[in-house]
Amino acid sequence: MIPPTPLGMPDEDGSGEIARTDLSTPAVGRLSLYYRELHRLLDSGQTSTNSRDLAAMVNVSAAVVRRDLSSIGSVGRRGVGYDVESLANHIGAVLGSGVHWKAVMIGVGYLGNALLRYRGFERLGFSLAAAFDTDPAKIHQVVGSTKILPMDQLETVLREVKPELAILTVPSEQAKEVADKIVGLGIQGILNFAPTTLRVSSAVAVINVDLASELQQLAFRIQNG
Ligand SMILES: NC(=O)c1ccc[n+]([C@@H]2O[C@H](COP(=O)([O-])OP(=O)(O)OC[C@H]3O[C@@H](n4cnc5c(N)ncnc54)[C@H](O)[C@@H]3O)[C@@H](O)[C@H]2O)c1
Repeated sequence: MIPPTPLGMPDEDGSGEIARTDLSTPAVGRLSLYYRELHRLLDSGQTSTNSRDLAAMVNVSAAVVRRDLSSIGSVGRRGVGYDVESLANHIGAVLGSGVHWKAVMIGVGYLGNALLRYRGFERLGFSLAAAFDTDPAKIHQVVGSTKILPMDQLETVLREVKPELAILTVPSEQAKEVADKIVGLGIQGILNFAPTTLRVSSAVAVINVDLASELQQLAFRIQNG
């Protein structure tokens, strides 16, 4: 893996500091949204933007955008705003995009299948090196551009490919055992879709994705709106 530029060190072109190891989780989430919107602007040929427009795109206030961006050392120029490309590159460097991350997927059922076909991960620097499943009928199939391998090849492949990340899309009853196994094989971060709380070493980052819980929060907001 190309190591990420260490936070707090000058960025690649020496034009500024990539600051902050202490960004809050919501701030990191917003930076990721700015990054997505900046790339959309780039695709449409727009070269500059400002905090007010960025704010409208991600539904926060312009003050929040300015605070988020200044916390990573990006200050817009009065009357000019931000250069879209350099801001996208700067946020990307802070978030670790531009770094090549290797991921594997464990469990290629309905959800795993849909995720493997999604092309949006590559753009952010994530490649799905391999996928694993226990179902013999799925072994050696290629979904998207990723081959499904049997679980008995997990150890060999992880030791060889050295992925940093794993996407866990197995049934919840299997999640703990699989998580322990992949952590033992050097996985540093797990994106867990199984509806269960994983208890793994604190050195391993775990992000839980739970759409049911998001729906519940949405319903709560409407009910209490
Ligand atoms: N987070 C969310 O929003 C969300 C949404 C839908 C589903 N889910 C969860 O995602 C998981 C997958 O859902 P699905 O609908 O794709 O289920 P699925 O049953 O279609 O797929 C599960 C796959 O995991 C494989 N598997 C089972 N045990 C395994 C093991 N020990 N090692 C490797 N592979 C194994 C199965 O062969 C199957 O292919 C479930 O835990 C489900 O509850 C989460």
